[in-house]
Amino acid sequence: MAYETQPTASHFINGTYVDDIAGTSLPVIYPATGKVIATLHEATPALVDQALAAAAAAQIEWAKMTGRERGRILTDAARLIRKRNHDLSVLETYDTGKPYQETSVADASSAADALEYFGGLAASLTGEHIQLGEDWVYTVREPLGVCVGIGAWNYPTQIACWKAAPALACGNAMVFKPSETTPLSALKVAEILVEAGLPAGVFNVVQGTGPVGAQLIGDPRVAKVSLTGSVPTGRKVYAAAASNMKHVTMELGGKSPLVIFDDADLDNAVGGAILANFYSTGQVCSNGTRVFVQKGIKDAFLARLAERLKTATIGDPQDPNTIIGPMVSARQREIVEGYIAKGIEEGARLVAGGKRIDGDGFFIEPTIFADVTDNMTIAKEEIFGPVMAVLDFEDEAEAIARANATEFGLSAGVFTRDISRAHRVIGQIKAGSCFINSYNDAPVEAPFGGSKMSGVGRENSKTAINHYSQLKSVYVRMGDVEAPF
Ligand SMILES: NC(=O)c1ccc[n+]([C@@H]2O[C@H](COP(=O)([O-])OP(=O)(O)OC[C@H]3O[C@@H](n4cnc5c(N)ncnc54)[C@H](O)[C@@H]3O)[C@@H](O)[C@H]2O)c1
Ligand SMILES: C[N+](C)(C)CCCC=O
Repeated sequence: MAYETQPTASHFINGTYVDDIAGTSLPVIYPATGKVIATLHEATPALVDQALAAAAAAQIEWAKMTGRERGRILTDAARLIRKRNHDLSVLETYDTGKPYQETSVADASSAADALEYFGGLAASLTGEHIQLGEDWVYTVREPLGVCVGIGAWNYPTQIACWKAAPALACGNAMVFKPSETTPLSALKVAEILVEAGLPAGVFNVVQGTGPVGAQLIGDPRVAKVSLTGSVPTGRKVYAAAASNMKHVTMELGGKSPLVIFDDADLDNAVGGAILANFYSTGQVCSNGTRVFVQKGIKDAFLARLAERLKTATIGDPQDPNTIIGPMVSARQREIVEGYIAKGIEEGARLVAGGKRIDGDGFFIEPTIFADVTDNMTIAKEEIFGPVMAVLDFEDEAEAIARANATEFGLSAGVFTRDISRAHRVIGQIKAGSCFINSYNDAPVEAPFGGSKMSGVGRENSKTAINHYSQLKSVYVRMGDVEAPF
């Protein structure tokens, strides 16, 4: 049975749904129709305090359980998520407007992957023994305590679980604040975790805008903050966390390069550029939106791209045949339209799209600009919409230098049949998540995250454990103490 879009209540605290209608109303709008599909309330300061108190109390007992016990609960939750993939995907599509064709394979399933992976790791999180003559040191991997997760609107279920799974596996508790634009799915994650046996208070969801996030970060009970969001928000969150020496993970924006050499398989390269620009209607942090195409294949690349673009069905995102859905909000579409106008004004050549699609939803045509130069606004700033900028280049050295000429460093891709060149180029590009003859693959087994302004720390893989735990080292002296007096 499909989930109702109106949840039982706005927040999930201490194992149960709670609400306080004194909180400002948060309407949830279905991006495909512009209609309100649920109304929630922003958490009041008292509710935020309640969530943090519940998390702080629950964390102590949660951390006392064995890793195997914690892991079993996470993997049971993963199983429930997979079983309910259809209903969760329909809800995710209502929340975000992303086509069901995507949500049914990339959102709840990625969340389940994370719970399964970190559930599997939980039992093997150990310290080490360091022998020093007859003395020795042992280390203990300890949880941090209460962690705060703050999410962006493009991958609500995935973001909640990419943060919760490693945090909980390590014995932490979490208070998660989803984006105010897409608040529905995280509540289902909380409900499912409790159904799988998670003790009340270990994972809590509070709704709200920036000030709710700010209250969470400023609270002394919080040991760590993991944000997925824009660079401007990242600066604020990082600064607030730093003033109290809290641990951080920052998953921020990007303007990633995708470099296509003239020896690349043309159809694979075009496919990579499509994935890197139009998946999730272009609302992906790691998108390769600066597509550098070597001059020799530029015309063939643009021609093949135009042909393939004609086959993309745009429309009702709940229809399993739809490939491109609406933007998440009217505001986001206006931002994208502003960038398209800027591209035209600054002299880029519009080769496809560029217009909004009439109707009640927030649809816009997938847009391609050619003859883009590095100094144009559309080549410098993150657009977060379906707008591809194609730039030409002559040789490898030029491509590398221009690819790196950005404040961001989230992702990069290269398409070539010359495997030595592929490794050489990727080796010189300053970015955290890179792809060779592919784009945007993000399996939970691999670290994900950015360098430069795109972020701090990594999500997923074994390395995430280091971001949700700390080592205590204990020196053990076997003989007498030799003090100076
Ligand atoms: N690197 C990644 O993994 C990744 C993934 C998805 C999205 N993103 C980035 O997210 C951005 C789009 O998402 P968005 O528009 O929701 O981002 P945003 O920065 O506007 O908001 C992100 C979250 O931060 C909260 N927030 C805002 N101000 C805050 C404050 N002062 N203190 C605490 N919390 C605050 C928001 O309520 C929201 O939940 C893009 O820049 C995109 O690249 C990055
Ligand atoms: C899994 N993807 C598609 C790489 C998205 C990661 C989160 C960024 O927006």
